[in-house]
Amino acid sequence: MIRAHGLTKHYGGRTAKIAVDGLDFEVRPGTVTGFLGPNGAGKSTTMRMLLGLDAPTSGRATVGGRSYATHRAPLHEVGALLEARSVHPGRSAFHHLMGLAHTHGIPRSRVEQVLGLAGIREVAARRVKGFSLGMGQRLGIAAALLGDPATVILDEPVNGLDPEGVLWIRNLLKSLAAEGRTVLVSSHLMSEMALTAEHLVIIGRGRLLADTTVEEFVRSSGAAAVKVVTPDAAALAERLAAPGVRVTSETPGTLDVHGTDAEHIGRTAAAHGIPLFELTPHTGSLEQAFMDLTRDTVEYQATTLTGAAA
Ligand SMILES: Nc1ncnc2c1ncn2[C@@H]1O[C@H](COP(=O)(O)OP(=O)(O)OP(=O)(O)O)[C@@H](O)[C@H]1O
Repeated sequence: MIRAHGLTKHYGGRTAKIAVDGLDFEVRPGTVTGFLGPNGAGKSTTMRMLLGLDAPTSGRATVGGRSYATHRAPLHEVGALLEARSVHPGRSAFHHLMGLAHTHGIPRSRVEQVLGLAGIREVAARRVKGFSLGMGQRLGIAAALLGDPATVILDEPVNGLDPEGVLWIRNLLKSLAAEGRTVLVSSHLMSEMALTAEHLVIIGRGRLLADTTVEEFVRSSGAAAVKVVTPDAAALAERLAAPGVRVTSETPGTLDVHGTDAEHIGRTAAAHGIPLFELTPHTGSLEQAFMDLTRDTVEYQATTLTGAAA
């Protein structure tokens, strides 16, 4: 279990910055929790505080009921992969892992096991400086799993991985959660998160925006809609008008209805003798729901070429 209580981080200096602003959340064992937010939202800073690498300005973070620094054998409690590579480039993957293993009395057999688990056994003797981004990620994940930890915290683990690697991470995270571990993973790849995570913690400008299941988040986001094809589009739109219902139309004779379900639309159409040629519910995508939620908190926004010229 991971807990953040009023977790806050200010960076000082002349351009004082509130990176994390009073975060309260829990990450429970047994499911993969996705940690999402736009660039600069404070995800890495939060993860660094969970791992005792940054001190909170105020508030508290605990993993397994204690702050990271008070764990006597942290590799057994928490396995972490952060974005920055912290491996000596001249060392081989094997020696890097053996070095870590020695600090916790972990046997060589476990090092060999995690090399296999991460799919880098063949390159274990090679120096890390020759590693591709994907191989580096795999080594980082091998290191995170070395101590067979109850909690796993991974910052952008699919970065640099090829499709086979992405699938591997997806299955790995799910199986770690199924074993009863607490798994917190950040990613910008919404389609991947939708397939991997069951629960979400979403932040924007350092604040909590959502703490919910993926299913509930997508369902309640308004991204879901029902497509309706009818020759009496205007009449049906009028009949459907109600608080919370939004009807849009991009093509004549076709409506996209948000805020109500296919059954209500079908019954309304029948009650008014409006023929329907098609009635198709579409669940929204996590990507759309995420963009709708975080639109106002995005710090780094690109302008289009025409927008920039205007
Ligand atoms: N050492 C630091 N000194 C000053 N400001 C910092 C420092 N580290 C992070 N920040 C700022 O704090 C905010 C949060 O950064 P953080 O890296 O935690 O966000 P993030 O959600 O991980 O972003 P990304 O998705 O781009 O990795 C950003 O505005 C960042 O510029």
